Amino acid sequence: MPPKAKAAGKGRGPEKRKLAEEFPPGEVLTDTGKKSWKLGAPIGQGGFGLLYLADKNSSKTVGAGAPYVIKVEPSDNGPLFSELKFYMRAAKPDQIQSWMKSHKTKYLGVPKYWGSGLHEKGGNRYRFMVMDRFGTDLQKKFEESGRRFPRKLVLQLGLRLLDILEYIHEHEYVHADIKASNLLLSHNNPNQVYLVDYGLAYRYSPEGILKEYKEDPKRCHDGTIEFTSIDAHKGVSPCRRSDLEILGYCMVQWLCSKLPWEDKLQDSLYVRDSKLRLKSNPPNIYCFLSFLDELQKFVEEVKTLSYTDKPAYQKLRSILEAGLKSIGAKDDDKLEFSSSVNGGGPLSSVEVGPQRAQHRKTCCCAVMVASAFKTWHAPDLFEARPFKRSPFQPPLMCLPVKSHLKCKNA
Ligand SMILES: Nc1ncnc2c1ncn2[C@@H]1O[C@H](COP(=O)(O)OP(=O)(O)OP(=O)(O)O)[C@@H](O)[C@H]1O
Repeated sequence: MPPKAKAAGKGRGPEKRKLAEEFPPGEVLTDTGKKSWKLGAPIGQGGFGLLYLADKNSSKTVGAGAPYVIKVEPSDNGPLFSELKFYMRAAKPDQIQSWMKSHKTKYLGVPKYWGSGLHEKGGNRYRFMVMDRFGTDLQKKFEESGRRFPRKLVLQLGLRLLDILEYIHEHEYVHADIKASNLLLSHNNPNQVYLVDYGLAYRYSPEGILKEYKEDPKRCHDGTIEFTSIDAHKGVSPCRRSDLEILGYCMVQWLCSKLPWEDKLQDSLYVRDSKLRLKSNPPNIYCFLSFLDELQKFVEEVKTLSYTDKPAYQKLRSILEAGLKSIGAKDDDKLEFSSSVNGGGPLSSVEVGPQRAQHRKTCCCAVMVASAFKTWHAPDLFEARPFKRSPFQPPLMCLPVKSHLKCKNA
């Protein structure tokens, strides 16, 4: 059973599991296909294992520019085993290559699987897996950017994730743990993002047979608590709609800085109920300023999906593309983290030129979430300003007034 809910960016390894010992640089591992790989320095530690830079075995030492990484865990640990299954079934380089060709995409953000095996050392057995090596993660970028991403970037990340999710869904899997810390930039290309960590990935459709909806109280809240899907909160195995729901929460957080339930993450039932209230309310529950229309449409479209439905990926892409168009941007394949680019954030469309910069410094831009919430919270796009409001008032709009945006009934 996968580990229970955890908060984003935090470690999650239950104490009972063993960590792999650290291997010295130069250790050679041979995979099941008889290919040998050489380890370099360790570059990361997960809850269950270590991650090393690596390259094909040769007389050279493995340097900082190594193109591969190897994940190593004690062989009796479960998470790498289930992650490995995903990679072996769905992430072989030729599978990814042929998908890209048939879908005419320039790249696909699914890491390639290069091999795996068992390695013995000091009387212990370790499982290892070789995959592409990536760079920094988007959680770090999010923190560096003051916990807010420009709107153009968010929409482009959404589009890249739709490509990734469509691919993994068509290969019988759902990811179930999409979040910024699981999104890594390419090591060489700052405009490419990859979804990693398939430790919670679930084969929702083995041999094309869809799993049935079944609640299991023992599995409630699996995933990362703030983003996890309502299905996961109820202990139901994740499905395609779960991934899209999680993506929706991620986009909201990236745009608005925080989710309305983020202050009470230790209370899983509160988080679940908050998400349920959002779901059951009529449109405009997400009262992100009216110009965040595309997110509202995205959320509404995902809400229509039943447990076994195949999402309309192209329709969801069109919604995000329309959002790009509305800010005069297009999907130019450039991931710009600076908010000085066009459509730099969820600012009102009435703001232009120097006004935009001024407001960015001083505005309190209220993002109103969920009519069901008694205390309206304004996630700090610029600075936080929680305030009370009746739960049944109409959607809100931001208008720039003097040095800050004031909220007015639309
Ligand atoms: N292919 C990769 N290239 C470069 N860094 C990576 C790669 N995959 C993971 N990392 C980084 O290595 C660290 C460990 O990742 P790993 O997936 O092993 O564990 P985790 O996701 O932090 O936790 P857990 O093992 O509990 O899932 C993380 O900081 C992650 O961003």
